[in-house]
Amino acid sequence: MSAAEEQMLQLRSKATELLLREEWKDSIQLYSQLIDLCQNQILKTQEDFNPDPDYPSKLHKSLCLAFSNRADARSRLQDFTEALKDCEQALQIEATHFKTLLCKGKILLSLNRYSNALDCFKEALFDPQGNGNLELLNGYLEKCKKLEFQSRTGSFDLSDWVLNGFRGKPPELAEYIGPVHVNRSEISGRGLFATKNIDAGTLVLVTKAIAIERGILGSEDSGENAQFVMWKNFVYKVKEAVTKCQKTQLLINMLSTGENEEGLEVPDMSFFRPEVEQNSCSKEKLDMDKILSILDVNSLVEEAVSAKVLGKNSDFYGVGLWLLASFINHSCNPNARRLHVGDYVMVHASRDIKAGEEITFMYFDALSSLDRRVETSESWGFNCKCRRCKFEEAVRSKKELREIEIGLEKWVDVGGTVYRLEEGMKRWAVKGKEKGYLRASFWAAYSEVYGSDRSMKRGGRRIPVMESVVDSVVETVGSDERVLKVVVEGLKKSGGGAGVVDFERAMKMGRGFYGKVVKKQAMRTLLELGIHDQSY
Ligand SMILES: C[S@@+](CC[C@H](N)C(=O)[O-])C[C@H]1O[C@@H](n2cnc3c(N)ncnc32)[C@H](O)[C@@H]1O
Repeated sequence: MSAAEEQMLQLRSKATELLLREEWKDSIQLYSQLIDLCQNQILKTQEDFNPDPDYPSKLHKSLCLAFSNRADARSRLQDFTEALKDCEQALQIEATHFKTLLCKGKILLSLNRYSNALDCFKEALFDPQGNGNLELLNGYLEKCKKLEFQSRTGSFDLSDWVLNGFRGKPPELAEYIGPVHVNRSEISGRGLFATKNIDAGTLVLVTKAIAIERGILGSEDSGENAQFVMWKNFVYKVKEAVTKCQKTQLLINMLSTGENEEGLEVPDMSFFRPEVEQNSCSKEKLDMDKILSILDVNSLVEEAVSAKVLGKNSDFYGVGLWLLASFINHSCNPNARRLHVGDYVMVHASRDIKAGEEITFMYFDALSSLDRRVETSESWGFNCKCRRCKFEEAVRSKKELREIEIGLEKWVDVGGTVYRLEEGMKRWAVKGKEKGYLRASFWAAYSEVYGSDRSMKRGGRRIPVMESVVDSVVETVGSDERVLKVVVEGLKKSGGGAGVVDFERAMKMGRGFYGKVVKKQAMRTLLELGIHDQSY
């Protein structure tokens, strides 16, 4: 055996050992040395004589396996771009190399390129090793078909998971882009717009986080510290993602830093489609300062009900960056909601949306007073320019409204305050949608009144029926779990027999809240559980 052959043998066995021990970085280093050595030897065999006639083919086999194993190690470190390059090199040597096709298929699945992954797994069936791994391959083939269907049709079913109280592993999801595009927004900079009419409950998009960090915050001091550490980890993950993928870098660079939004480029929707490869680099430098500003403006906190259950703790905190969702502007009169499922965010229409209309959701709680919302939007670094805020800014000059606000701060005679607000709205000629804006701002008071038998007995006749207030509030903020709770409480008090209309109202709200991903029968069961369960 020549010295080179000996060296290759040693490198191969050491690299394999490191791979088995899951020491990815070190194994990549050794496989890189092995690849260089193999390639040199292949060149040499073309010039030098070797008594073994099979030597060149053995070298090619070794090279193929080294590329394949390095691809595996690189994919474990989420370095998908380089891992895919390794797969291509291995497949050039052996077009149906089972291990490589399996690795490539898994990478393409992680990149949400479902039909490409499907082709890989199908190809792997042709390798003799594929026959011995039929069960494994069929599992991947089924998964690819399901995800490919979801990403093409936007048809998802989370009924079982939601009915099960979000317990267990979140369902596997595909990325999906509905009838939407990014365009200039009247609110600020760019926004996401519907290209077709979208019914309430219909999914608008499903997208996977570029990076996400979760944890439990704990008590005040340690909570602040924990939040700082989580933020640091989150920033590190985003930086890693940017370093490893040119497309991610290009897209993150397009996000707003909160400044000069009007001058920002409107990205083409093809940028967000996983199956479209993007090889161009971004023109602008993405330094750490810019990454930090982008994260300040675009990262979202997982505040959805599923996130709370996932953390099983009220101190649960999750922060992430979702690219396409970052183009959605905030409104206190939104038409969409988001639901966090694993690393994915699912955005659905919470009301009917017309073609051409801007899609908006809440960055923060819109079921609160104007003062509170102004304070929160300022902490986000902007002054909310939505229609509801503009309207409320205009009516807040009314002295009487200020007095009502002050009365509520003291939280005395809440029923009387609600009555004064309703009477005031009549005098100020506040009608239709705008009534809903103010009722949503004072929802805490309405909720208190409808939830208290005493208040209802004392002033119930002077206050509009719960159903009409609920309808106008839902029209303002979309379905909300707190509003739904009041409706369910009402149904519970009547022993669930308040009538078909009330139950159907609750059904509609439930679907607006969860979207069509929870099927009708499951929603019915969920509500019935709520009506009969004392702890709801
Ligand atoms: C996640 S980005 C939304 C997309 C952004 N408009 C763009 O062009 O990239 C958040 C930023 O959009 C702007 N924005 C979002 N909602 C707004 C609103 N209701 N009023 C004013 N500015 C808003 C603020 O500058 C905010 O920092």
